[in-house]
Amino acid sequence: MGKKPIVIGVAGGSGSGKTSVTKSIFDHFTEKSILMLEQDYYYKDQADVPMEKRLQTNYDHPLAFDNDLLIKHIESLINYDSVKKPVYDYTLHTRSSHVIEVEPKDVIIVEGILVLEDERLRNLMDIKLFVDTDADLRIIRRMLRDIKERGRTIDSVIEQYVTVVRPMHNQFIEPTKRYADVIIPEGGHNHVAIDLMVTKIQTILEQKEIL
Ligand SMILES: Nc1ncnc2c1ncn2[C@@H]1O[C@H](COP(=O)(O)OP(=O)(O)O)[C@@H](O)[C@H]1O
Ligand SMILES: O=c1ccn([C@@H]2O[C@H](COP(=O)(O)O)[C@@H](O)[C@H]2O)c(=O)[nH]1
Repeated sequence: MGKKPIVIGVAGGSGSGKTSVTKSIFDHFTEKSILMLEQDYYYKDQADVPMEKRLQTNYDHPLAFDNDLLIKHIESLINYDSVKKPVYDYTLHTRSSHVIEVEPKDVIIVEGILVLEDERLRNLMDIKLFVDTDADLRIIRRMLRDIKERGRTIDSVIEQYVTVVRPMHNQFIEPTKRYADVIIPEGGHNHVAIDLMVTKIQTILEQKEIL
């Protein structure tokens, strides 16, 4: 392995297509060379918080995340040390009892709504991406996904979107676009942007082999 892994941040609003972009990039490489850290897995542990309170937590505010742990894990992986990544349960709104042992790799992708908001995280990144998708598409995608995969109802998705997700997006997420090196419109199916990123990463990996 080369001297230091490359760290790529992928930010953008909820439902913008961050996870889809990241997975599409990921699928072009073998598991030997690339790993993914989801900021969502680093929501603060709420095991001791009663369920009624968990339902009231603002999951779109920077303070909802345990960025200290995320930063510690990125720093360990940069030093080629393995980490125990937490696993998040969206239905229970807290960490599950499982952890995933993550081995260090040459490419680290850090993905999440607010990964460009924390200056300490930005300083660890070599490439910063922002997935930029219109709000109407984001809410439609989120509605379908949250009902299918995260145990939500139409009413709960709309209520959370109007009261929390939308205002927090405008206050905290959208302004981080200014820190991006590359802005990817539409997300998941933007093959041109995904191919450009894949080529860039391949070049970096090839250079590492030579060095
Ligand atoms: N370009 C796209 N067109 C249509 N649906 C998409 C597109 N990109 C993502 N999706 C879908 O929208 C939902 C949210 O995408 P996801 O990648 O999970 O977004 P994020 O991680 O930003 O919240 C998923 O169900 C995904 O399959
Ligand atoms: O317990 C939780 C944790 C998070 N959320 C919502 O998830 C999104 C972030 O995930 P994306 O995959 O980027 O959509 C965030 O907007 C939170 O509102 C939640 O509802 N409950």
